[in-house]
Amino acid sequence: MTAPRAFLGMSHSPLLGLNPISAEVEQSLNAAVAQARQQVLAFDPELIVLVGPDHYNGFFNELMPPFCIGSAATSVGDYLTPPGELNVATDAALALATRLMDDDFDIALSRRMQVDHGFSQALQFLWGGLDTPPVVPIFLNAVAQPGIARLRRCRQLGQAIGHFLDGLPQRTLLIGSGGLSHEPPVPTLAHPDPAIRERITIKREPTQAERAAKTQRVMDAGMALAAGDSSMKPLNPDWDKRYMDALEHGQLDALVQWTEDSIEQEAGLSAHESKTWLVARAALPQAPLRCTLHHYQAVPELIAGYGVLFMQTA
Ligand SMILES: O=C(O)CCc1cccc(O)c1O
Ligand SMILES: [Fe+2]
Repeated sequence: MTAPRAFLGMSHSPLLGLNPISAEVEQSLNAAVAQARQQVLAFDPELIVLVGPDHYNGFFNELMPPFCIGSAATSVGDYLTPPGELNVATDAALALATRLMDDDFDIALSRRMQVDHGFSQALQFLWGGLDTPPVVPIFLNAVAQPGIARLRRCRQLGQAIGHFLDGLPQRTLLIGSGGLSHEPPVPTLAHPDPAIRERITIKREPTQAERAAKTQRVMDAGMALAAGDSSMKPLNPDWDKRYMDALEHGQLDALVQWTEDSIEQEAGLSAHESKTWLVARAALPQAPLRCTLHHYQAVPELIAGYGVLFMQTA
């Protein structure tokens, strides 16, 4: 008899609280987050596996693993998120890394991982900050091709994590943070400006001024998207619906057949963040599961196809 297990998929947007949105949109979003919080607290996890992306705050092109487990982790505190140490379950993180290596799933390990809002916003929304139950943070590269893990591999990682968890007594919550469709202004190495290419290549802490300028640039992009600026990739609620439905109904065989190109073309470059949900979801059985929260709204001001999905073993 394995311990109960739960999955929470939740988009993030660091523009929440920065860019203005209508009262109705804000209420509906806050209500969904409040429901997620209530259901997570009721589940009362003894261990959290948090799969999140990074936006050139912790991982850079000089060394970009497809996945990385952190045995210790610090939040940089970008946008409105809290800085500081995550409550990392070091022993569980190392045991997971050991098991994955033993099972032929070679995985990177960071003894001092730096994370950004891709991890901290979920913890902040659910627990009010970084004072949380013990967490195993797993980074997923969602910005730097060709090193972004393919859908198939993300599912395999989730399954391998699931096998590891089968041997643990802890009630475990798996969180995927990010997605769904969206394309915020995250630079790539195709950028014409060598200074920008350098900034996303070499690991260096940004100055306050650089951080402020980036925040402003991303805020402006959100307002441009909301205004229908044709240089911005639109959100794709239909893609988001298909993605969420596939996870909810355990249709992972079909989901991993989607082409990598179609993710970027239909849902935007940062839609690869949605793979955090797939890793987390694949650590649960395909069925039977109870889904008690399925919320979606597209919020262009926040550059977010904003979804929340919560399920647990029956
Ligand atoms: O800081 C960045 O580079 C990107 C910020 C950002 C904006 C909207 C949605 C996101 O998921 C996101 O991460
Ligand atoms: Fe993101």
